[in-house]
Amino acid sequence: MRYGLGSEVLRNISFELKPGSIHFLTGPSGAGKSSLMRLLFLAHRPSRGLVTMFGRDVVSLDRDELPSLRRRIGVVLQDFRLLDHLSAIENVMLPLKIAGGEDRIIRAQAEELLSWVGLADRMAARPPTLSGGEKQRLAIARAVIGQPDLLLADEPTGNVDPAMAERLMHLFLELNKLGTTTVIATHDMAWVERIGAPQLRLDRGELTTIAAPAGAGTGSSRHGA
Ligand SMILES: Nc1ncnc2c1ncn2[C@@H]1O[C@H](COP(=O)(O)OP(=O)(O)OP(=O)(O)O)[C@@H](O)[C@H]1O
Repeated sequence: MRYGLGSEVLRNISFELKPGSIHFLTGPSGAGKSSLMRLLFLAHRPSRGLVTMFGRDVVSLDRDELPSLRRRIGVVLQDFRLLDHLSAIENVMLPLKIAGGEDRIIRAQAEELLSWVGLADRMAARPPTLSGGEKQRLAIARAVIGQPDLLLADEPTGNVDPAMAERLMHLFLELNKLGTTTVIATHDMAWVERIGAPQLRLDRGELTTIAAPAGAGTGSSRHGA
């Protein structure tokens, strides 16, 4: 992958995310973690090589096929991608509204999630009035509400205190147990060691896979990712 005519920021990479697996994406600043996340979210196409998502070659996808694939992906990227003209709760409800859920049920689910991430008193606020940490927690609630097939979280605990980081990590692990294939980019090696999931380790655009320590439990399998 390259940006425009720049040099390649990811190269010689080959890996597979098994359905229901959980991986940490690690590596020094500038190694290419966010770029790999953008590739997996189908926000960028590979400049060469092959990326297959849910069994589809992403390079051959038509533009109008992207939304239905993206709906299977919950994403917490560093730019949050929140809709500023909607309230916090409307942002969280949106993925399920698009999927055709009943308003009353979706609202109750969104309220429960927003309370879990500590935003019970900010449900009516619009994103521009939220702090960085609040926006991040809002993006997390929106990413997980639909129990996506794939969850991509880029530094999801970067702007929160240790108690909230604990809560958020618990949320991700619970979702993974329900079958969501999970990739969490982090600089926080304490989490990587504690959870004991395998690592996709990037260094200057090249990737090494580091297996989970023996005996470490990872998620269950649900559907093809
Ligand atoms: N939009 C962009 N246009 C051009 N180059 C970019 C762009 N975004 C990232 N890069 C470059 O791609 C390389 C990888 O950056 P990336 O943001 O993916 O790294 P990272 O591992 O996520 O870093 P960090 O941990 O600091 O967030 C860097 O050399 C960066 O300068």
